[in-house]
Amino acid sequence: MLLNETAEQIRSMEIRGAGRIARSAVAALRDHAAGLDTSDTASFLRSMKEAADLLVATRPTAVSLPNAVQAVMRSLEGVKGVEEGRAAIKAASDSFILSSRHAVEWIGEIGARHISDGDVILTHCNSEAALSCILTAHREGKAIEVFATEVRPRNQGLLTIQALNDAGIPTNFIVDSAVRSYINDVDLVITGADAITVNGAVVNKIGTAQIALTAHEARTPMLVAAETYKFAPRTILGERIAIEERETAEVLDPAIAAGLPHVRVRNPAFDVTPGRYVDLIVTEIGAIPPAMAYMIIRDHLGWGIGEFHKAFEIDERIQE
Ligand SMILES: O=P(O)(O)OC[C@H]1O[C@H](OP(=O)(O)O)[C@H](O)[C@@H]1O
Repeated sequence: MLLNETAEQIRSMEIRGAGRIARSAVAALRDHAAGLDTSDTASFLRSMKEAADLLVATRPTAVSLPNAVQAVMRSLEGVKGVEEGRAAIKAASDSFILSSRHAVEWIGEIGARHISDGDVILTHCNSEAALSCILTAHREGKAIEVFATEVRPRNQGLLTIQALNDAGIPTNFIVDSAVRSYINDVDLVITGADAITVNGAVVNKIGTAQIALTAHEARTPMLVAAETYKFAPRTILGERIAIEERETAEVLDPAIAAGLPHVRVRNPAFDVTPGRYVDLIVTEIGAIPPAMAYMIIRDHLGWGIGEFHKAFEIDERIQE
């Protein structure tokens, strides 16, 4: 697919969900590299960098996007010609897409072990990783029931209930504000994540933090299903995850809003759940407590404090 088309589809949320966004972005980079009409290495590299920047700028919160784009762009380090560059990008993109799909399957396997026969599960938004846990438990023959929220304003809950219905899982569809009313009927909350910080805070669809607090108060365990590429290395340096504020027209009809000059409509797409309200983060390499987020960033993603010093040349500046 054309680069600009993919970028627009991510921006408009035609392509959405942190994992899908990451896979589509690297596929777009691969196709862009394949189609670039140049034999000049410098202009090839420049155009790839522009493409990477365009894709990363489409949505600010899901860290899977810059992590995936960086992983693929890193394959260009040291390439000596355009054909070598195209081949490197293709290999890195294909490998990312494959491992991303495997990760979702592994998360399903591991997450399903935390689901018991007879469990009632509550999920919020539409997460491939969270659904993988639920669908795997169902395939294993566990009799489960699900509460799925509506997810205003974009109603991603409709996608979730479609998938659950297709699988034949008994499902209750509720408005977002009904979570407190049903939490005592729920055994386990499972959501996805768009980003996870070094201190184990989970950035996910708006409403997740309220659900986590409600679950905590009711002593209902909360699981977050997330691939390791949703952990945000730069939060080690104190970089904050930007919370995307989307168009207010998603919340209130502009014609109505125009008649309410004293009303400011707000539309943050995500919120932050502190790690202390999360029991486990299920990744493809195992289920970890949120307090172990730094180990994923350091040992699995390879971003120790030292790497940042190298990457940002902090060492040099310190010596000056
Ligand atoms: O990667 P998977 O697990 O599919 O989704 C992770 C998260 O991405 C989605 O964001 P949006 O709907 O793109 O704003 C939701 O917040 C969901 O929980």
